[in-house]
Amino acid sequence: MTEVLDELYSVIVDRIKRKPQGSYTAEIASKGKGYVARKVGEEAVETIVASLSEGKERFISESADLIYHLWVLMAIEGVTPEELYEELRRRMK
Ligand SMILES: N=c1c2ncn([C@@H]3O[C@H](COP(=O)(O)OP(=O)(O)OP(=O)(O)O)[C@@H](O)[C@H]3O)c2ncn1[C@@H]1O[C@H](COP(=O)(O)O)[C@@H](O)[C@H]1O
Repeated sequence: MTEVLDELYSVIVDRIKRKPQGSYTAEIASKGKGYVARKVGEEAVETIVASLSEGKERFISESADLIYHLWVLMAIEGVTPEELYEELRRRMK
């Protein structure tokens, strides 16, 4: 699981840095932190709606959208997945 998340983060950081044509990541990152933060909020709402009324497949799809957008926001913040894992490990009982 962390392997996929780490790989996704690397791709995101690369896209933000290189800004290749056609990259959705580069496009939203260029709109600024506020825009990406709002996308995280939108995807969170869509995940909630999927959970409450749209079934498992939609819930999985919206959860993936949410995590992807959160990862883009983390990259903009300069927070690495390892820092997030560390915080989660710290909370483990
Ligand atoms: N995991 C994702 C991913 N999940 C969702 N999305 C995009 O997020 C968008 C979903 O948001 P919306 O439903 O709001 O769609 P939208 O109307 O197009 O978005 P807005 O115009 O409102 O910004 C879609 O355009 C999806 O394509 C993703 N785009 C990219 N990735 C990953 O990021 C990598 C780099 O992608 P590029 O930056 O496009 O090269 C890819 O290889 C993937 O691994």
